[in-house]
Amino acid sequence: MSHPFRSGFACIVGRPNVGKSTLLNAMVKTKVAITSDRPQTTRHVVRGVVHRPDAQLVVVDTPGLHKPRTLLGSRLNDLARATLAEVDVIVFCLPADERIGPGDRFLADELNRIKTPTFAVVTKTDRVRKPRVAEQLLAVAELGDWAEIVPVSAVTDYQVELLVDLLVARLPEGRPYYPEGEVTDEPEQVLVAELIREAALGELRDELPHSLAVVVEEMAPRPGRDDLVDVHAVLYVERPSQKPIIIGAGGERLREVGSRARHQIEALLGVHVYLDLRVKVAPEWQQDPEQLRRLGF
Ligand SMILES: Nc1nc2c(ncn2[C@@H]2O[C@H](COP(=O)(O)OP(=O)(O)OP(=O)(O)O)[C@@H](O)[C@H]2O)c(=O)[nH]1
Repeated sequence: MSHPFRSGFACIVGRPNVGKSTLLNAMVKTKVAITSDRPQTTRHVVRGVVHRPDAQLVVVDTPGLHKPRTLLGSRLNDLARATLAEVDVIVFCLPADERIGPGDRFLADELNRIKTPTFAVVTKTDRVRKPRVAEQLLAVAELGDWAEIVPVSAVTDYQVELLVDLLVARLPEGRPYYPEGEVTDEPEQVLVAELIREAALGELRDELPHSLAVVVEEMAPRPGRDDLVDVHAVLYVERPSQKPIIIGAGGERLREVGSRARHQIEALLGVHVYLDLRVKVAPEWQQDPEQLRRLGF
């Protein structure tokens, strides 16, 4: 008997920095969501598409649900909740290498109130020894009522395929949403902006925590060349005092950011890239609805 084709949506949630984006990339097997070791990197709802002969799973990477401190924070929460109500299955990530804390409990309570079947996924199992994984699985089981509990490592690819199998089993019968070979429906410019933001965050370490937004203003092939794309982007900081930090002495730091980002963008687009970066001040942009709209939040 042949199995019906299944298609549907899964949503990844969890505290910041628990490995959501890395897991998404491992499931889709391509870099579609950016990752970094600092919390709250993800601002856009990035969809990755897992194509299989028997199913298509569209994975949505939500920004972390958390206690809102700014207007931006509360928009992220609304975005996350709306997404959770609409998907077929939820993936709740908890890292194996950290004790369960108040942030996890807050989320577990929220998720247990939502009807969508929810998998508790213990991430980063490669970082700890087996007994610790077992201990975490027990603690997670006590946190709530889960459809499945699955330990994984996105870095060593441990049980990522099993997780996809279990998720697919929860999808309704249906036709694929995306053509084969398409891994994300994020506009290319948004992915490019995210790669620039990732490069900047990696370069700046702890000096500019959350107050950085990137907008790609123009992206087009160089006239007469099919192997070169010009990208013009603006990095928005919140305060004038943050401008020199990001530019660095003699523009050294911005050049480093540009070079890192350019390599990533070239890998994404498969062509040479000329990257022009400028830094502007968007005062208090995290609190201003007008600015948030302009920047696409
Ligand atoms: N060793 C190990 N490290 C991992 C694994 N998954 C993620 N990490 C690391 O954990 C850090 C956070 O991973 P992300 O995927 O950015 O986490 P996130 O939950 O998407 O973070 P936000 O976007 O801030 O919500 C990164 O430094 C990853 O390299 C894993 O399976 N094993």
